[in-house]
Amino acid sequence: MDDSLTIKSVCKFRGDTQVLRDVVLSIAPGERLALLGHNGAGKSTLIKSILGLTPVHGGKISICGAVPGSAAARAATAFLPESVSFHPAITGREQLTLFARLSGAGADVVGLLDRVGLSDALDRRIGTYSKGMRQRLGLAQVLLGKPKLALLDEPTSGLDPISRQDLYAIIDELAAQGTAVLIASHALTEVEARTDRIAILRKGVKVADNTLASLSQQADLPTRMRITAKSDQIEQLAAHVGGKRINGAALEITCSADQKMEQLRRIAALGDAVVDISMTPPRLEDLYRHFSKEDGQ
Ligand SMILES: Nc1ncnc2c1ncn2[C@@H]1O[C@H](COP(=O)(O)OP(=O)(O)OP(=O)(O)O)[C@@H](O)[C@H]1O
Repeated sequence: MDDSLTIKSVCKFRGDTQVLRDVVLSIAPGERLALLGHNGAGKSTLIKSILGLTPVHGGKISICGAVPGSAAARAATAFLPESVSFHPAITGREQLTLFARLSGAGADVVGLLDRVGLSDALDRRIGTYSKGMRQRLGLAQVLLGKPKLALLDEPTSGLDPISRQDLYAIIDELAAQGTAVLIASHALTEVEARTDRIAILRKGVKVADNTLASLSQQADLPTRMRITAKSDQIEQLAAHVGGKRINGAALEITCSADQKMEQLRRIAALGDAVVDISMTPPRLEDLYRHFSKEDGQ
């Protein structure tokens, strides 16, 4: 199946500064991509370029075959900005009904508001909504058009932990229905668990783009092992495996992916002297740091 979003060698300047440099990116139907990068890396600029809100100065963007900003691209795309704003004087139901009419979609407005947890507030003025409630209303608007591509800019900022989980459950549903989802985010722990692929921008350059497992392999960052010894056996353990003492009973070692099994065999050979082993593979935070640093490529 063709990708829902294809970005080829996109360049963009702001004055004399190049803010996007030969960016190549694609998202398949049903795929959830996390777009990461420091402040100013170019995430919002890329999203605005996809939406056709700002022109690019080189390369090509295609949304299901359509040019950004065209009627076909707009019909295929939904966007949830970081801070959604609606007219404060109208109710959630009125706002969503208006959007449904504008988009020509015969949507079940009440059902959608229920789906995003706003059924108790549908007839309240939006001016009385909390930030999280406005974000939920924005998400209902995203769901309304059954988009082929959903662009979500920091969708969970300002949301409480339960609302975040709800939001990701809805994103999962969208993806399961075939929507390609791009999530620009700084919330690494969240996107680590809830996306299929990670792309990292650094100063307008894409420096990573792959699944978490492949990025881990590519970066070859060490796995941390914490080994707990039987009482009085810590000295013997330390002499055998080395590493750093954590406390009177445990020590920590690091090893590369290809040394891991060999280390485990050596530790297992110590028999009863070892009472526990826990392993921490590199997390997205470690990978992000690795790929975002100047010499990360
Ligand atoms: N309207 C503008 N005029 C001039 N420069 C801009 C404009 N918008 C963004 N920039 C610049 O473009 C670069 C990329 O900014 P962008 O907002 O795309 O980054 P970002 O990755 O979304 O950052 P953040 O995580 O802070 O939202 C930055 O150097 C920024 O200063």
